[in-house]
Amino acid sequence: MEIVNTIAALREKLGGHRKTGKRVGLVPTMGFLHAGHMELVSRAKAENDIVVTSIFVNPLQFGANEDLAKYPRDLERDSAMLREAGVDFLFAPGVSDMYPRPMETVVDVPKLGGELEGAVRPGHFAGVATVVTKLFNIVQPDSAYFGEKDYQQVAIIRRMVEDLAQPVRVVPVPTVRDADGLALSSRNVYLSKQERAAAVIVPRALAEAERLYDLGANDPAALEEALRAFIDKEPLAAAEVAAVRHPDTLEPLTTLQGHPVLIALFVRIGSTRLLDNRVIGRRPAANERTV
Ligand SMILES: Nc1ncnc2c1ncn2[C@@H]1O[C@H](COP(=O)(O)OP(=O)(O)OP(=O)(O)O)[C@@H](O)[C@H]1O
Ligand SMILES: CC(C)(CO)[C@@H](O)C(=O)[O-]
Ligand code: BAL
Repeated sequence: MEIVNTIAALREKLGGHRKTGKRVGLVPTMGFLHAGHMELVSRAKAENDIVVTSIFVNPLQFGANEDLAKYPRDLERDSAMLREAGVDFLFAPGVSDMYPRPMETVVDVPKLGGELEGAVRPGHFAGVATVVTKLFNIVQPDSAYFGEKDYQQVAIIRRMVEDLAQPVRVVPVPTVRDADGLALSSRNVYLSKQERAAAVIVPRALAEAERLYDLGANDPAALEEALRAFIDKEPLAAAEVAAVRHPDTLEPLTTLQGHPVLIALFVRIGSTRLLDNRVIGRRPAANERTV
C-alpha cells in the first residue's frame, strides 16, 4: 500500500491504472478506523482492481462549536489496518492540500440536507457534498462505498450524483454493530464506561419502533412521541432527532402501514452524538407505488 498526501501525486499514480481499464473503488473516511470502515473496504476490494481509501477530517462539515479539534486520529494504526486489508492507496491529504485556498465553490443539496441531522447541524451536509465531490474529482472512482449508518448522507450523495451526472456508482453498505447492537462509530471512543452502557438505548429504540410498527402503529407523530419517551427513560440520553420519515425523500409521513418507513435517530449520550437508523415495513414490489 502506498500512502499519498497530495492531489497531484494521487492523480499521477492512478492515471496509469485507469488507462489500462482497471476498476477503481473509493472508500472515503475520516479515519480512526473500525470494523464498520473495514466492511466498506472489503466490499470495495471484492468489486474493484484498485482500492483507494481516503482519510481526511474535513473542516467544512464541522460547525464552529463541534469536535473538529478533538476528533480522534491515529494514522499509524489506520494505515496498518488498511495495508493488512490489501488497500492499494491511502490518500491522506492535509487541510492545505485539499483546500489551498478557502473554498469559494460549494455543493449543496439543501432540501435533503436540511432535514434530520441537517436541521441540528446547519451546513454539515453542504460540507460533506463538497468534499465528496472533490474526492470524486481527484480519484475518479468507478464505485464509492458509504455506510448506511449515515443514511441521510447516502441519500444526499445519491441525489447529488444523479443531479450532477457524476460518473460514480454509489454503493451503500449495511451498518456493522457491536454485540449489544450499538452501531460502530469513531465517536464511540468519547463514551465513558457508563455512557457506553447507556448507549444501547439507541439500537433498542429502533427495535421498539419496529415492535410498535408490527403491532399496527399508524400515526407518525404518536410513534415519534413514543420513541422520545423510550429514549428519555435513559437518564444519560437525550433525543435530538427521533423521526419517522419517507426513506427516499426524508419528508414526514401521514401514515405508516403498508409502505417502508425510515426511523432516524440522532441521540446525545452525555456530550457525544450518536446516529442510527432502520428502515422498517414492507418494500413494495417494482410495479407498486409508494405514497
Ligand atoms: N458501523 C458502521 N458500519 C458501516 N459503515 C460505517 C459504520 N460506521 C461508519 N461507517 C461508514 O464509514 C464511512 C466513514 O465514516 P466516518 O469516518 O465518519 O466514521 P464514523 O464511525 O461514522 O465516525 P463518526 O463517529 O464521526 O460518525 C461513512 O461512509 C460511514 O457511514
Ligand atoms: C463521507 C465523509 C468521509 C466526507 O468527509 C464523511 O462524512 C464520513 O466519514 O462519513
Ligand atoms: N460520519 C459523519 C461525519 C461527521 O459526523 O462529520
